[in-house]
Amino acid sequence: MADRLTTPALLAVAQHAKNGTTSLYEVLRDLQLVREAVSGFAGKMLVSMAMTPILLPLAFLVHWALAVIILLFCLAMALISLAMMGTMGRQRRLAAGNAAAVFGMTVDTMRSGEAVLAMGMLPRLARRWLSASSARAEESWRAEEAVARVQFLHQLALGLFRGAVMFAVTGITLAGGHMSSTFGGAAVLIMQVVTPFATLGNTIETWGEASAAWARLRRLASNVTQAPLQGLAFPVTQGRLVAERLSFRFDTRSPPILRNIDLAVEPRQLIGILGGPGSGKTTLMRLLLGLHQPSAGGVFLDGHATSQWDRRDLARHIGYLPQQPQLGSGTVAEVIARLEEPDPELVMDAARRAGAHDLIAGLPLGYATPLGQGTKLSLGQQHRIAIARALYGRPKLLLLDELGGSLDAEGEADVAAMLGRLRREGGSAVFTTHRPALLRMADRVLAIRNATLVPAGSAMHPHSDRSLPERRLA
Ligand SMILES: Nc1ncnc2c1ncn2[C@@H]1O[C@H](COP(=O)(O)OP(=O)(O)OP(=O)(O)O)[C@@H](O)[C@H]1O
Repeated sequence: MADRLTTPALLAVAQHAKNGTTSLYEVLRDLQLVREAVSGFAGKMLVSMAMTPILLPLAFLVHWALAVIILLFCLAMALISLAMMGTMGRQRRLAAGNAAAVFGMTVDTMRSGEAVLAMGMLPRLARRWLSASSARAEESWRAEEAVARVQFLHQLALGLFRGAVMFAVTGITLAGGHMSSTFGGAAVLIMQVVTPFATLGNTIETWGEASAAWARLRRLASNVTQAPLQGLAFPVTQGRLVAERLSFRFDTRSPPILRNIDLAVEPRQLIGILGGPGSGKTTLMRLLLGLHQPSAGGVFLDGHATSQWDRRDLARHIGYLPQQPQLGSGTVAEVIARLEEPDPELVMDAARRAGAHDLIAGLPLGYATPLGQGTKLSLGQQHRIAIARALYGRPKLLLLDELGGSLDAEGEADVAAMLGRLRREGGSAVFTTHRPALLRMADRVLAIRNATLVPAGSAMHPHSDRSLPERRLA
């Protein structure tokens, strides 16, 4: 189950990450809930409950009085356990509500902290805060008391049950009934019958949460338009990338994001892509990269569909700069080497080409500086390291989303030099950017308009993209 769910769920998170609609934390928690329900306590209780029809007749065989005691206690324990589930649920909801209210108040206070101090509102605010939290505290206290009462009842009933079984066994023996080792063993075994009923509420709750988590994961996994991670490795001779009648929509009910896109990227060609917010630039990049399965048409690198390609192998040929280059954790060298064992020469080569070497040399431990552990990099620094990661191993083709997004003039010049060098060495690139200086490097500039790819500044929108030099248009 974990195998079947984990990969599609993580793929879905990666796919939706840009929109922030699905958080990895929630997905991992859902996976954990399902795993715990199946392999943990709740799973065991389900199996134990399934044993009841076998154990009860056994009890009848031993003595009818034992069977009656068991039946009565199973019923009583199930009722107490359900009551416990109710009171504990109420107490948890109250506690969560309190935490949210106090947290919300804190956040609001922090937001207007300056005004609170400047206008002498602090003592009043503190009074309001205290009275709100003490009113809530009283309610919480009552809920906790209710929980404690039911818990006590639960323990008492369990104790009574054990006592009653022992009492019955002894009584039956003294009354001259048959007492043997089998009989004693059966009595102990029978005590187990009541356990799943004593934890019924807990089991129901766990399974309820797990089945909701399962449904969420299934929904998420069915939403994946992402290509599989494992595929075939094809030879790359020229590095010619072609998109043919490429269309894409996220689901069948929504309109297409891209329609009938035709694009050929020859070696030594740089192609700039423009488009307004939400026009589909990132989606196009992801399609070219084979991360999304096209709804129609296809993307081919030297004649082979990128969506069928083995991801690790394809990554040797295509370097990718995502729009938000979150670098994750690992040393700078590991991050540039895409979390593989870093080859120092290749790492430094990529960093130099990306114009990131000097900034890395200035970090406390240079290339060994751990990222994501207190080392705070500026957006521009992250951008340069992410470009170095894309350049690692000198791939033939670069797909660069929002190139130069957070760079200063010097960084922009470095990136322009990198593009020039790539072209001279026979490589090619497709990039989206809002930087005129980088667009001027492009051999062709195209724009996404109404889900189609048209030459930038074409007749459809004669007033747009005026900053582009004439010779680049169309
Ligand atoms: N996972 C997704 N599910 C559904 N719709 C999505 C998803 N990702 C993007 N979209 C939608 O697809 C459209 C194109 O998004 P995309 O990110 O490709 O645009 P963009 O041109 O890169 O935008 P920007 O320049 O603002 O980053 C947007 O309307 C966006 O809301």
